[in-house]
Formats: sequence, C-alpha cells, structure tokens
Amino acid sequence: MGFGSGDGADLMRKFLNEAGGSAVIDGGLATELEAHGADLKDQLWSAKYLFTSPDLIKKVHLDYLEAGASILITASYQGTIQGFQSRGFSPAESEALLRRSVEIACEARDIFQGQYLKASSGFSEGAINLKQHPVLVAASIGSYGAYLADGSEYSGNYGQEITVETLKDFHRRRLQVLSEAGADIIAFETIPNKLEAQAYVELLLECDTKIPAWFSFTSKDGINVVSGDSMAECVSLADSCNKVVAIGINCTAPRFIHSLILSIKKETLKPILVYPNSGGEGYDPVRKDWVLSGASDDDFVSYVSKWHEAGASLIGGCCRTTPNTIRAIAKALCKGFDAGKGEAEQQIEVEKNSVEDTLALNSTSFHNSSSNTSACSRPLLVYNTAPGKQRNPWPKSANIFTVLSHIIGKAPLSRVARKESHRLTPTCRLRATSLLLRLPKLTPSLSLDLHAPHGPFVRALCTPPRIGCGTASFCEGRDIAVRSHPRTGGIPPEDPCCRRTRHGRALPVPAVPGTAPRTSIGIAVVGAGRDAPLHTVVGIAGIPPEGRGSLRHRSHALCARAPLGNAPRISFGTALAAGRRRAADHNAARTGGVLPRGLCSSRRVLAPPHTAARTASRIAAPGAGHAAAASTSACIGEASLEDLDASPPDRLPCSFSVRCGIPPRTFARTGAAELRPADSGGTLAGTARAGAGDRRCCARARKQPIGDQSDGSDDGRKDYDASYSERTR
Ligand SMILES: C[S+](C)CC[C@H](N)C(=O)O
Ligand SMILES: N[C@@H](CCS)C(=O)O
Ligand SMILES: [Zn+2]
Repeated sequence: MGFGSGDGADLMRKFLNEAGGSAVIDGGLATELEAHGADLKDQLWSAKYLFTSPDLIKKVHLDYLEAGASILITASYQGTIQGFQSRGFSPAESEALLRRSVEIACEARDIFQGQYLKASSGFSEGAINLKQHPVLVAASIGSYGAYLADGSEYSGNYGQEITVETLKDFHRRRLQVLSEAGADIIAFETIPNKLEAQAYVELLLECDTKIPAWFSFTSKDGINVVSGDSMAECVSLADSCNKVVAIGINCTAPRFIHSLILSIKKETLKPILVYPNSGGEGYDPVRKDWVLSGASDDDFVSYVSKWHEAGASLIGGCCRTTPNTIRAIAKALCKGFDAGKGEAEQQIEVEKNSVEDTLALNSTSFHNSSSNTSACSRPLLVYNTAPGKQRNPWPKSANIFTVLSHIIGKAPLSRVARKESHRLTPTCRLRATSLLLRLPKLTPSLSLDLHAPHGPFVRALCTPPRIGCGTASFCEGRDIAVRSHPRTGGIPPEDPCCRRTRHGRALPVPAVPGTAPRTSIGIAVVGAGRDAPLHTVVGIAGIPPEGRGSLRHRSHALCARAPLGNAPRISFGTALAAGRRRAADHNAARTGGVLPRGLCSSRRVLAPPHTAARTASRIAAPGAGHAAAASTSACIGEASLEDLDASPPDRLPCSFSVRCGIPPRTFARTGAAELRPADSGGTLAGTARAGAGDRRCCARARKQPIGDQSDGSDDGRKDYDASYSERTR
C-alpha cells in the first residue's frame, strides 16, 4: 500500500493540509436540485439539468459551499456521451455538456470565493481565511449502471457480456473530456463492482490523465461492495494506482460506514473519503424515486466525529442529504462558518454548552474519585464578569489569580507559580475536576503554572502583547476519564477534540475568529481519578491549533497543531498525553511555537508534515527532519507524558515533561523508563523532567540561542543525553 506519488498525491495532501487535515465534501446534488423543484424522473437523471437549467446546478453548488463544503462534485454523474447522444445531441455537443458541468462548478467556486474574500476583507488577513477554505472541483463519473438507469448501479450486476474492455470503451472518452475540463480531480463514484474499478484503473493509466482521481465504492452490507465483490480487493486495486489519491465509500447507509472505514484502512494509506446517503431510503429505479427502506439511520451527523476518528478525512453526503446535512458535518469537523460568529455569540454558545455539560456531569457520580481529586465533590463555581450577568460570585476586583487561588485553596494543588499578574476579566467555571477558563482579548502577559502531584493540573500561558483568547476544558468521570477538549488560540480552531463519553460531552469551545496577528493563550487541564487514573489531554497552541485526538481503550493521545501561515511570531503551547495499558500508544506529546506538528502515537504521526516556507520552526516528528528558519521566532513547547503501565494507580504516575526551545521536540517512550527524542533534529533548550513510578529523572538541557540550531540528529540527541541525569526519589 502506498500514499500515492506525483502531483496528484501532492494535490490531495496539500489540500488536506490547507484544510486542516480534513475536508467536507458536498451533499446530494440531485437531491438538492429536486428540493428546488427539479424533476429527475429521466434517463439522464440530474445530468438533464446541464442543458435545461445549468443555473440551478450552480445555485446548488453555491448552497453547498455556503454550508461549509470544500469539495464540489459536478453534475456529470449520469452525464455520458452515449446518454446525451440518445437525446439528440451530437458527439461534440455531448462533450461540451460534460465540460459545462465542470465550468458550472468552477463558476460557483469563483463566485463563492469572491464573496468570501469580500466578506473577510475587514480582517487584515482575509487572504489567509480564504486559504483556510480551499475548494476542489471533482468531476463526477458515475458507473455504467447509472447510465443504464436500471438499478444495476446498486447491484453491480452487469451480466456476463460486459467485460473490462466494454467498460473501458464506454468510459474512455468521457474520462478524457472531464479530465481536461478544468476540474481538480476525477470522482469515480458509486462504483458497484471490481470489474468497473479495474476498468477505471486501466483507463487512468492508458489515458495518462493529468489530474488525479478518487475511487468511491458502494456497499449494502458494510462488508463488501454491492456486487458482493470483496471490498478489500477493490480498495487494494485502487490503492495500487498512483493516480488514485483517495479511496472510500459513497451512497451507502451511514450505519455501514464505520466498519467500512476500518476495512479500507487496512488496505490503503491514502486519504479515506466517506459520503453516505441519508440511510433509511432505497432507490427504486422503476419509479425513479426514493422509498422508505425500513432501516433508518438516525442522526447521521452524530457519526461524523467517529468516522473522522476512525480515519476518514474527507466527509460529506450523497443522495438524500442536503445543505443542512453538510452544515452539520462541517460543524462537527469544525469547518465552515460557525467559526466566523462574533465573539459575543460564541461566548453564549460556550456558556450554553457549559451548562449542558454541567448537567451531564451532575447526573453522573464522582464519588469514586480519589482524594487526589477531591475537587470532584466541590460545587460548580462560576466566575463571570460579563456585563449583565447576575450570578457572578466574585468581587469586581477579582482577577484570574483570585479565581485560581480560590480553586487552589480547595484543591490539592501543590504549587503555584505566578510570574506576572494583571487584572483580567475571565469567565471561569470550575466543577468537579473540570475547569473552563475563558480569557478575554487583549490579555496581557500572563504565565501561570499550577501543579498537583496527580492533577488537577492547569497551565495557562499567554504571550504579550498580542490578542488572543483560548479555552480548554476537561472533565473527568468516574471510570473512563477522558473527556477532553483541546482548544485555544486567537483564531478559530479547526478541529477541536470533542467527543462523547458515557459521562457526557466534551465542550467544543470556539475561539474568536479573525484575531490575527495574533495569539495565543493556551490552557491545558488535566485531572485524575482513582479508578481512571488520570488522563487527559488538552492541547493547545498559541497560534490556532487544530486539536485532534484519538482514544484507544484507556489511552489517549492528542494531536495539536497549528495551521500554516502563522509565522513568524511568538507563541506558547502546551499539550499533554496520557494513557495506560500500552505505553507505546501514547508516546509523544507536543505543541507549541510555530507550526507544531502535533502529537504522535507510536503507530502513526497524526499530523501531516508542513512545508511552508513561512514556517518559523518545525516541530519534529519521527522522520520529519529538521526545522527551517527559526531566527525570527521564539517558541516554547511543552509536552507531558503519563504512563500508567509503569506505575500503579496509587503512586505517582510516571511522567515526562519537556520544555523545549526551538524547535520544540517530540519525545517518544521506548521502554519502562527510557525516553528518547523521537525526531531527528532540532535543539533542546530548557528543562526536562521525567519520573517513572519510584524514579524521577531530571534533565536540564543546554540552552541554545535562538537561531543557533543543530541541524543533525546526533547533536540533538547529544544535547539531550548529555544533560540527562537520573536520581532515585
Ligand atoms: C444514484 S441513483 C439514485 C441515480 C439514478 C439512477 N441511476 C437512475 O437513473 O435511475
Ligand atoms: N453525485 C451524485 C451522486 C449520486 S450517487 C449526486 O449527488 O447526485
Ligand atoms: Zn448517491
């Protein structure tokens, strides 16, 4: 299996990078045409509108873009040269209609981006906003069965007489025309069998198409493609073709998607796409209409984060999904324009979520929490100085330290380090082991460090003299503990880690949009409980991070990274990773400064590499090489690792934290107490500490001036090793 290579693979990687690691595909084009009154009971289905009402198609594309889609699929799904000719069009006219399908989508993209640019021109970095919403046009190629319009696209049964050659002859010219029409990618959709996948692969190679393709199969059992051919074989076939840059599933009931993602993941490392239909309805090719199938898929959108976590990076909807579906998907992936709400609106949203979450927490019991988390039994505290709020229990003179001191007074926090204090007007909520801090804009310099032997642990950092606000929250339940929400940053986060556990929901906390240039408050909260000894993670970074986490058993690793285009400035970041059972599952944490790369787990680096020239420093990830110019930037990165395998729950968990200079480093755990830098270069400056059960290791690394970086892995390692010392507690 491979990632694919060449320009096509680069296009998809770059696109996904720019989109923050995941992207939203549009929804049912035909469905939305029907919603606007289109009659699709026609042999050409939605392709009929290419010649009857192209403007309606454009409107639907625009609706999907406005809903948050960043990939448009053209109206050529059932548009074929053969089909158009049967309606009296000449071969040249038929080809022109195919080209028109791409032009319409491109025009919609241009209109949308023009509007977007205009709307964001109030911000100094409107262009960056646009970059954060790149749009791809995918030229749809529906199956031979779609052309037949006899239901065989959902059976994959073409009969004995249809061979690979027949299918290649059928699709050849259409593929050539569409691949030269200005689209970014070919979308082979609703592929029902291996035969057709084989034909597509051979055509892509023979025609030497200049744009890449995605392959999207259909399934009606969550195991195989609809024909009964092995999904694994179909995916593996697609994976073998370098022109194919993403593989997945469409027009399949949502309830089958998760298992399909897992089986696709076994066969390919290429990005996985899923855009299911709404479920609950089946298509009747005779009536040319949808009928209730009896098996419904409730709450399609609630699956989205699960699919994303399982490995799908391109998510959207197919038949019977609408712009509302896409809006909800975009929201679940933290894309789209909810991030563009005003601060006041966001604050309300945060508070509303907090209340919901509090209710969820109150309905669960914390009585099992151990003494080291006695904070769990404390009541909800609210600190809110927002105008008009009646329930602020704090005096007007209170600042964040007042609040935190109060917390400290009640919680077994052992250390408070206060470096600078300024009056702030935060909203602060504390309940159980959860703390939610909201720091306002124009936060002055602040560095705060609270520690407890086991947790809660709070770290808040803010750089002067910039603007920013960030929020992070962690709540711990009785058993499995991880409900984390990484978040932060002056700029809207792309991908906060938000998941349901049986104790409730982590809070998605948006940051203030458009607060560029920029900054940076990061907050991380970690708490511990006896039964679920610790864990959580909240990652943050100065510049807009995109959190991403994976939860495996009781392990939790988090990836936090900042997007491109934020150089060169100062920032801080914090991330923690914790886990149990398998030390290897949670071996790295990271964050920080400019362009952090994210945490990595032992199996996979979650964050893709960044290559931007603007990168002021590069966070090292295994094999990632060394940082670029860091001279204009300073950063502090911090990482912590908790390994409960190495220590029983009643003892101090093994932990390791690193404070890095430039570039921040990623460390990996390799053995019971051995820690090694996971990257191959960089300079460690600052301090490192590690403890493992009854041992604690302390290291003070040689400080190096900014810009004076090592460029070889050996030096980096030496810096670390030379300073590493170990003592018995
Ligand atoms: C994806 S199906 C609903 C498209 C319509 C079908 N090929 C037909 O024309 O009957
Ligand atoms: N792109 C097509 C898919 C049909 S399965 C549509 O959205 O109408
Ligand atoms: Zn569909």
